[in-house]
Amino acid sequence: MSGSSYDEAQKLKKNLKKWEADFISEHDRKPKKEDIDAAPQNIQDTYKDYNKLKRQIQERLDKKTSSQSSEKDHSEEQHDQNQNISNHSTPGSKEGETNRDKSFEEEKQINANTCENEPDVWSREFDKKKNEVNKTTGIGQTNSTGKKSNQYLQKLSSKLFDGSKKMGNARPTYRRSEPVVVRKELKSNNGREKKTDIYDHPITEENFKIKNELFEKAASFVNKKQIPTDYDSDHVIYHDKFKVKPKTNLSQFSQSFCDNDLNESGNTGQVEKSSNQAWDEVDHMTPFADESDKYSSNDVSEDPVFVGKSPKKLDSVKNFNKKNEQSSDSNIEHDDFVPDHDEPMDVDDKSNSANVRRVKKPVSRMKKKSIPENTENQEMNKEDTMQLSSNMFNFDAPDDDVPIIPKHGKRKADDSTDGPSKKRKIKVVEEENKDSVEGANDDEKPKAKKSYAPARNKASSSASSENFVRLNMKIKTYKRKGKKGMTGPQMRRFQWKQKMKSRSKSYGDKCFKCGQEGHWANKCKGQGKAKEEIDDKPPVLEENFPTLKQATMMAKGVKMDVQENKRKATVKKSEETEDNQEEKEEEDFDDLDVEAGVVRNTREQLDTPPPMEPFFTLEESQSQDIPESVRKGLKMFGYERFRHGQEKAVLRILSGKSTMVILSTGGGKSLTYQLPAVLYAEKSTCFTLVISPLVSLMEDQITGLPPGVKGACLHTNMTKAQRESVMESVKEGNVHFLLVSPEAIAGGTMSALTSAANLPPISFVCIDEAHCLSEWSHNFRPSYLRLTKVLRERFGVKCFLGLTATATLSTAADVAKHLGIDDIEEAVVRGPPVPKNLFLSVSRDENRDESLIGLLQGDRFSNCESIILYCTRRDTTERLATLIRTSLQDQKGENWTGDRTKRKVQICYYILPEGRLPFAIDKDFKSSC
Ligand SMILES: Nc1ncnc2c1ncn2[C@@H]1O[C@H](COP(=O)(O)OP(=O)(O)OP(=O)(O)O)[C@@H](O)[C@H]1O
Repeated sequence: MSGSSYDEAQKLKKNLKKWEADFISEHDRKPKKEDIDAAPQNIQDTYKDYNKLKRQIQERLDKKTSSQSSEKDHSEEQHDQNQNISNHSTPGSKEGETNRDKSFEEEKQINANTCENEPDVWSREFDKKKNEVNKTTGIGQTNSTGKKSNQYLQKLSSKLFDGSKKMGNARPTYRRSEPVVVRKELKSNNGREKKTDIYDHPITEENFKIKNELFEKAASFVNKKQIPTDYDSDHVIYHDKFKVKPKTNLSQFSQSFCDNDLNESGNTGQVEKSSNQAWDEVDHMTPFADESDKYSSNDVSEDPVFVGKSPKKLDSVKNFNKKNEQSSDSNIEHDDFVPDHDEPMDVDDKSNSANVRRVKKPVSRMKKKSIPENTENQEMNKEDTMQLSSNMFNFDAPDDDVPIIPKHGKRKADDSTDGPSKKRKIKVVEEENKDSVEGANDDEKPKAKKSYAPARNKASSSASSENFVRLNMKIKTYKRKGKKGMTGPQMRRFQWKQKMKSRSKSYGDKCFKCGQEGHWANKCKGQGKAKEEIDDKPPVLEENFPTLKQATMMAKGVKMDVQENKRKATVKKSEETEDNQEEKEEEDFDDLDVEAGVVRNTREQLDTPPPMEPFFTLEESQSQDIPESVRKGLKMFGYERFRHGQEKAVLRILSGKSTMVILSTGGGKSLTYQLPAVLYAEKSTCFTLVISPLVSLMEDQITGLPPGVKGACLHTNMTKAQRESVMESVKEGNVHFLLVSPEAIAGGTMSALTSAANLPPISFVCIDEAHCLSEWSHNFRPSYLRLTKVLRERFGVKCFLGLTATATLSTAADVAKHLGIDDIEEAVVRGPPVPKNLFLSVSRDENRDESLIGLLQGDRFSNCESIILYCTRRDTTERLATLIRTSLQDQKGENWTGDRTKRKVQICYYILPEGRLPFAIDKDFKSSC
């Protein structure tokens, strides 16, 4: 056929199909010819065009068929048949469909002849009902050999049809002559054993050949699950007509088409499918569509053989699915359901057929109920049947209550495996139905029983599913402990007595110290057996206590025999001399460290830099008056000569000797570290580290430095960038001395200078306010305790300079020990205790307040611009301030001491240690003096 005509026809068909679908969705029925006439003009034109194209295609096919026909006298009949077939075929029918068996055509025409005339959406050319099917010769004419079977089937069909007419639901009669023939031949072709001899009618060789080819082609379609281009729908139709069922899918398709065929006949009524479905099934040849239940339902509902089954066969309705499936497996369908027409048909075909057909679709879509076997009541009346059907397909009932009907020809395995369970479910349904039938007159009771009884049974069963959860609805009750009527305090007291009673049983009423009765341990006088035992114990000697080192090791988890160690220590003590004892203890301590796994940081392990070489030796400094370099340095600071103690201190530091300088405030202590720092830095790349306790003191040391002296400080008040800038300057050797706090050195991991790595060598370390090393630091600056140790071990410093203004001899000795000064007499530089510009006097006046006012108004202090009064107590300071403010007012009435701009008198208190002079005063006031 022409590809363009075919494509055009397909295109028009799609449009019409769409319109029909819309029509059905809108009117809930299939469009009729009147609807088409009332349709829009474009739809009518489309129908006309499509019919025209279809006619053209069919004419071409007919011509080709006529030319290929060998028998001339048979060509006319064949033409009519082909035309009839084309009316049933889809718009997509293809070439080659004319080569079909004559008997197939006859069978199709017979089926078509049974359909009532009904106006359809198609034209008369495509309406098979308008064809002259009566021209066909019938089954007996086409095949004389199958006459016997044809007669039987005709009789069967007429009988069934009559039964349907009695019910007012006449259906087309099916003929079953040719399927027998084909089935027989297929059996022979497959080499299977014949089961029945009833339909054993030979066919012609030509028919067999054609049919066999058709079957193989259809089977190949099933396997490929796709529609070949040369697929012949009519051939498949004939397969279905003859119940040649090559596996389920093909049968499924065939049955679907059969339904469509029936729809067009208009006799099926209740099971009419929409034309849209017909399009899908016919045009697209969808034998593989997922409508497995469709076939099964059709088998049950539409098969007139099933509907008109005899009671004998109805007894085996419960096995219908299984049998039907068996027939499917053997490629032969309905072997077991071919009725024995000799048996009486006692079952009310009308009711049975009507009910079964009515529920066809719901059964296929929902969980199906099995058909109850009511063998005892074979002659059930119509009402019972209706009641049975309503119970079977009561879709309002819970799903759990609905037994599942096995699918026909699809679930053989499931049926076989679930046979017992299905039987059980069927039995339940039978009971349900029985109840329903018995209580048919009761409208409410059967329904309630049917709806909830299975759920209750399931919930109460031990094998209930997870949908049923048993709730523990027991009511909790609380019972008070103790005796009845006992209150809470009484209960607690009772419990306490019980507890003490149990204790007394374990300890008894005896003193746990002496073991005697009559008293407790707190009143035990120690007289008794237990006391004697205690006294007999060896006293704890002091030697039994571990030493501090041993306690340290024991705290670290090192097991030690204290007695043994003590004995060894005693032996060593007696044997070794006093000079060697300290060295030995250190060795023992080292041994303990090794034993305890303590790794001490040694200088080598910390990569400590080597100590700085001295600027010159002490002998060289002492050989001459003042070294020229020192003299030049002094001049750089703007001084012509040293003050007292400055020279000695500077020369010792330049010689690498640790020194302690004790000079009064303003005595010139700063020069003693600044000058050596500059000289060291000029000689080699190094810097001097200055430890200062206060930030204000640091900044005071930095400000006012002479040109050429590079000093920097590093403290927490600086920003990170500033600190990094200072450290960078130190690393580059641009700083002669660096002032830091003691925490910056010995503050742990957070210290600014954790190591000397990447830093130039440290020439020496100056510790300002060095007395803090001895007495003050113990209270408020713990970092001073380990300052010199860290400097020695981490920075390799050997030369220290201690500066202080107040230090007694004992303090100086203690500080000198920290600094590693051995020769205190030489290393400690002392200046005059009182500066030359200070005058000390003592007043012994009884009225000290009056003497003070007189002294301030006297000639000695009248010329002083500023006066500082030191007091030892705060209340004394406040009292004196009030006294002076009221007593020393000027003539103008102004508060003499209240005017801070004049700063005549500043009263402050300073709590001094006993017998000591203050070493610091208010900086602001001092600067204003
Ligand atoms: N050799 C010197 N010749 C002249 N003046 C000096 C000399 N040494 C220091 N001075 C001056 O003495 C004053 C005090 O000096 P410096 O500040 O060093 O004393 P100080 O002992 O450090 O005081 P403080 O204990 O308050 O720190 C400074 O103004 C300084 O210029």
